[in-house]
Amino acid sequence: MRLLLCQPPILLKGLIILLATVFIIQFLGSHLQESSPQTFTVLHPLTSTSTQTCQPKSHIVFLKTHKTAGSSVLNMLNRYGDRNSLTFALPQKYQFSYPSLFNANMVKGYDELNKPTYDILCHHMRFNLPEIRKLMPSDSFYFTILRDPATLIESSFSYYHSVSSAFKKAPNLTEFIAHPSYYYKPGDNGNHYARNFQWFDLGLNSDTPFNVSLARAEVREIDRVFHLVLLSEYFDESMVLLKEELCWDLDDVVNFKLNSRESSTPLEEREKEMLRAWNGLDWYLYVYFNRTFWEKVERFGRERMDFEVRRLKERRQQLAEICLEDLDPVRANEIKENSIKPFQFGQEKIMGWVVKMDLEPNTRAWCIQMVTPELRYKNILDAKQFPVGV
Ligand SMILES: Nc1ncnc2c1ncn2[C@@H]1O[C@H](COP(=O)(O)OS(=O)(=O)O)[C@@H](OP(=O)(O)O)[C@H]1O
Repeated sequence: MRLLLCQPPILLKGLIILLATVFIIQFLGSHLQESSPQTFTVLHPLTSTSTQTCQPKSHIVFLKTHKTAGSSVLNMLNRYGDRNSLTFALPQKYQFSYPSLFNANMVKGYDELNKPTYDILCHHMRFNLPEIRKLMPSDSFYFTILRDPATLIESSFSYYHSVSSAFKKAPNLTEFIAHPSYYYKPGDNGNHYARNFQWFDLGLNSDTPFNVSLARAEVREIDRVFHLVLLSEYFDESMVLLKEELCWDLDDVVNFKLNSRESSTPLEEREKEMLRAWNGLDWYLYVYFNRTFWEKVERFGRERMDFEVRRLKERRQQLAEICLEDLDPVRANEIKENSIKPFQFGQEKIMGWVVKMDLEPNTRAWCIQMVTPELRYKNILDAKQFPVGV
């Protein structure tokens, strides 16, 4: 009886202790989750490959044209190749002896006799198909990116001012636009930066006088070689098309804008028209591939494209909130970590990103990869492919 009388308080105490323990565990758990470094689903990409019927492509040639958002595309290729242990055809230094035409011997470790095989070729070069074919697999996917030559030349004027004789001679951009042929002499130092820059990067003669039948023939040949030509003005639509063609996941093509200037000179419509006329070959090229781009979008489906672009933007926003201190790019001097400071060149400030410090290590590594500038990433890949002392 005594025992029975004693039991309720003991049971009650036990129940109270149990409830308290559960509460403390839950409280500590949620509290620890809140204060522990942030993490996100790096290991489970948003689009599961298991439902895909296509085979992800890993033999890639990207012609990194200049001032066309190529660094943002390159970062994505670097990340993909790095994570999947693909082999890059790397330059000895940072570019393939640009502005010379590409040659297979410019690739670090390339040897005509033993012919090593590569997965990705993507650093700055002047395109030269026969030499590329010597080292890249025959099933490689070729793609490049173009930009309206008017805004491209505005960017180029600011960035390459000190290395192009035409730009150096012009007192300012307005003067250059008004009288380009006064400042420009074909063949003078660095003048490929000042006229038909994309035509030049494609390995063609940028000083050829404009002629429709020649331009048409060259552009058709480019169309035959390149499986996809992206447009920097429609970067997100470009990434969706690329993701589809490569059969990659959404996270593989999400990126933050790299290599942007702090400010640019706004151009009047009349100035844009003048620059397009000055860059007649590039304008012809751009108009042609603008048309093929939107034909591809039509085939992909407009509504589907809108949906995919929304998904891409949402994921970028989500990653930016997880990874970055500021949602807008910042000046290099605000970035304390040397490894992610953007390379500075030219008249304008090139912007970069500050990655949060209090992130879980895997998450932080992922975030750092997304903002690692081109030259630094090239060193990382180089060290991985050519370990010292091996
Ligand atoms: N995602 C995205 N969307 C649109 N535009 C973008 C993007 N990423 C980079 N950019 C712009 O591309 C310009 C830099 O191009 P590159 O990286 O090819 O330059 S470089 O040749 O490698 O120096 C540079 O243009 P300017 O700012 O006009 O110079 C960048 O702002």
